Amino acid sequence: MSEFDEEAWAVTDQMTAEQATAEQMTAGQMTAEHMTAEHMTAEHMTAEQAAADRTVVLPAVLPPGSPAGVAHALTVSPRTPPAVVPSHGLAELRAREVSAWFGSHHVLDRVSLTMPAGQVTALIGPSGCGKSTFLRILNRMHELVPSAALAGEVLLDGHDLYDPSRRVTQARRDVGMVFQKPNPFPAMSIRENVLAGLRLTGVRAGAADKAMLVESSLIRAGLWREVRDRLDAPGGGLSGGQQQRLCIARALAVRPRVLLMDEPCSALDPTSTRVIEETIGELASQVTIVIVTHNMQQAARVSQQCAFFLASQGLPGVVVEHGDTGAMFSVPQDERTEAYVSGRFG
Ligand SMILES: Nc1ncnc2c1ncn2[C@@H]1O[C@H](COP(=O)(O)OP(=O)(O)OP(=O)(O)O)[C@@H](O)[C@H]1O
Repeated sequence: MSEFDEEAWAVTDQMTAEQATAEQMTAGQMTAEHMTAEHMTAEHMTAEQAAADRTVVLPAVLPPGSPAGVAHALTVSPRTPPAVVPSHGLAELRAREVSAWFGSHHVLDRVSLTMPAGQVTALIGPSGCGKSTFLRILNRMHELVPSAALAGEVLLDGHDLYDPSRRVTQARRDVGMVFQKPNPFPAMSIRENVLAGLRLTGVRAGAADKAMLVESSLIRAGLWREVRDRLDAPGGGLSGGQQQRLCIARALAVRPRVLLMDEPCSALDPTSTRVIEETIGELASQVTIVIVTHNMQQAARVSQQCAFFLASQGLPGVVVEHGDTGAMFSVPQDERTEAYVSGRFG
């Protein structure tokens, strides 16, 4: 790709021409050029990209008034791929004084939030207050937008995710993402979809390891029993809810330490939503989860921690209140939280 193929990196929630092309392709033909930015999360950085060893520098100058210490450089160095995907323990994710801009538009202001290891943290708040932007900062997707800038720190178990010596591929592998709209590779088989992240990151695994990984990832995503007899059927043939669980399995296959979910049920029917919520509940003890949701009942059902984001008119989004979900819903400390969780606005 030329200079990281900014076309392919462009952040969009829509199907791109590249993805449409990808639908026609087999797993063996799939390359980075045929993936959307959403496919390009940690597990989808290609070996070719890793070999390219290039540096992309985000806007060197931040908008006036922004805190110091940004302009992160992405350096991807060639490296011999690991033979197996290393397994990690549970990790705490901590944002410190995170601010974000799109050009001169200041969208988040000094957000500090701890997302505890092995718990589900729900990000709630009205449309446009910066929840998705914050989520994308947590796995270094924000910086894929050409006009984007950010300040502050994101620490994964105390280690700076934006440390220039840290490979962005590793950061995105450690912190996986599941998007609003299920985005499996439709023409790839279910098995190939689960393994897509491995193959595209150049991780080698033998047939037995792969079979085990496919099974364990699908079990963890709550899909195994439904697809065990048709692993070679196309991913695009599954229902919407099954496709979303396939995407969860794909994200889990690279053993992320944190799983980010951006309104993962908003395109699903109530039954599929319930199944995904059960899956989230089962995963919570295995991987730290951060979920954006507009559904207050869902936030209350699936999360142990909750953060309420709000952007007052013309001002960037801030966290008004955060803490134990039960407490925030039953005895919110801020009247704006109370109004929001009780459905009086938003
Ligand atoms: N790629 C982008 N380029 C420019 N501005 C953007 C971009 N993405 C988001 N924004 C702006 O940043 C602000 C925060 O958007 P964001 O999507 O993070 O909010 P949100 O709380 O997740 O909203 P929603 O709940 O509707 O998804 C909005 O004003 C939005 O218009």
